[in-house]
Amino acid sequence: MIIDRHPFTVNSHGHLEIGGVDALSLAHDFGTPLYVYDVSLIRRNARSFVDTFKELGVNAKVAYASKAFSSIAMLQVIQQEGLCLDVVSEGELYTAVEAGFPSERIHMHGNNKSRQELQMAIEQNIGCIVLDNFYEIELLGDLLDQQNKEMDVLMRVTPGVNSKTHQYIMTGNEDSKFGFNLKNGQADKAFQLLKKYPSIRFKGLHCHIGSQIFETDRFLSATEILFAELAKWKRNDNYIPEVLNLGGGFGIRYTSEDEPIPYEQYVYALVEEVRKQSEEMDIPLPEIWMEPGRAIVGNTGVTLYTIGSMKSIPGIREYISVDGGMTDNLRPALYGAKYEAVIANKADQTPVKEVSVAGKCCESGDMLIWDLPVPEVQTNDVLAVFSTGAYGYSMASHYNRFAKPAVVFVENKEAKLVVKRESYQDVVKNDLSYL
Ligand SMILES: Cc1ncc(COP(=O)(O)O)c(C=O)c1O
Ligand SMILES: N[C@@H](CCCC[NH3+])C(=O)O
Repeated sequence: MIIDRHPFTVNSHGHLEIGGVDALSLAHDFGTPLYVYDVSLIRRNARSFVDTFKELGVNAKVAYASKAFSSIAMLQVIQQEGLCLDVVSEGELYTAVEAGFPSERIHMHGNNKSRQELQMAIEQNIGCIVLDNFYEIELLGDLLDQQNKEMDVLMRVTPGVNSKTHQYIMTGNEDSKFGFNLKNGQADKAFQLLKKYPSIRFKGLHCHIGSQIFETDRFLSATEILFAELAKWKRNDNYIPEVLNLGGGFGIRYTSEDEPIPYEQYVYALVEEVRKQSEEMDIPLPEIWMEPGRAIVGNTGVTLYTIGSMKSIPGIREYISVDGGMTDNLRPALYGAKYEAVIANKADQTPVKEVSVAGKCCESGDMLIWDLPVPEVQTNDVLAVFSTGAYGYSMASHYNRFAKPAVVFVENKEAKLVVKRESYQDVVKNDLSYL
């Protein structure tokens, strides 16, 4: 059964339960489409990283990559769990500030940080900026010098490692818009340039090889490549890194095709490799940082939709249409991403046929799921799509002037609205009359 592959249960009414709350009552009380998160699972995922580092006695920081899902409530949970936070824009930093997230635990990314973004990071006294390109080194150096301030930074590098994932979410390959290239000497040039800016405290290297990755081997190759560069800087300049940030990218299960490994295994493997490399280089073990996004929230979220029209093309396929689509989950249209779902009010019933789930946008490519096994299905049934917690709400759009759905957190059998459903007034609120 599909449900057995996802961390949710079925109650005595045959309804899907999320965190102990009936999905039908959630759909009824809050409307659909609706993003629902089981907060206990978010906490469990976060702890599996943090506790493993503790168990190994390693000095570490786990930063939640807030691009996966950022909202005030979400960041409050992350803060409660003691994680750090990765932001990539002024908007994500603003959300963190509004959530009261401790600024020293915030790290800023981005491949084109503006003067304004860097200035905001300085004003907020965030913990670290991850520099991505030469333009930023000069911009940050000048801003800090003007204000007589200092900042901890990491240098993001691309190690030239192709991760086994969709081309659009590979980031460690040589032909990448992110970071300083290691192979062609750019990273070394950046290292030399950083010496000119005493206000920039260069703490170490950062590398993120991509997203939705299931093996540890590419992470280990990337680590080895980073250490080769660090060994050169030690030999030539006696540079000793204090921090090594190995990014995020740990894969989750969307469908039966995905075989995720326990998050602990990434931590064990990477700590062992960093230990080995540090010993070979004869330096103290640097602090190890990680940045999981999807691994923290992906499998904790479910999207509930109401089924509307249905269309059968005999001998070809049966379509069911839902009240959302690519506006609340862009991933199928953008990456051909696959999902699994159940009919929430028939979650105990055996599938008898396959249907394809269409969104309601004016695009033939707005298909959420192809060939989903379902029991007999009717208009007004509620469809629950699993593993929509990461990059769903955060990539939602107003295409076709759809209002963004609400977000509900469920914990201890209680449901709480944490992001309001947008109204159509919200959709037009920045439009100005031309008359
Ligand atoms: C720099 C950086 N860190 C962390 C992440 C989080 O990735 P994921 O959600 O796959 O863990 C990303 C996104 O791929 C990223 O670009
Ligand atoms: N948005 C992507 C991941 C991007 C990761 C950030 N660099 C996804 O849904 O899989």
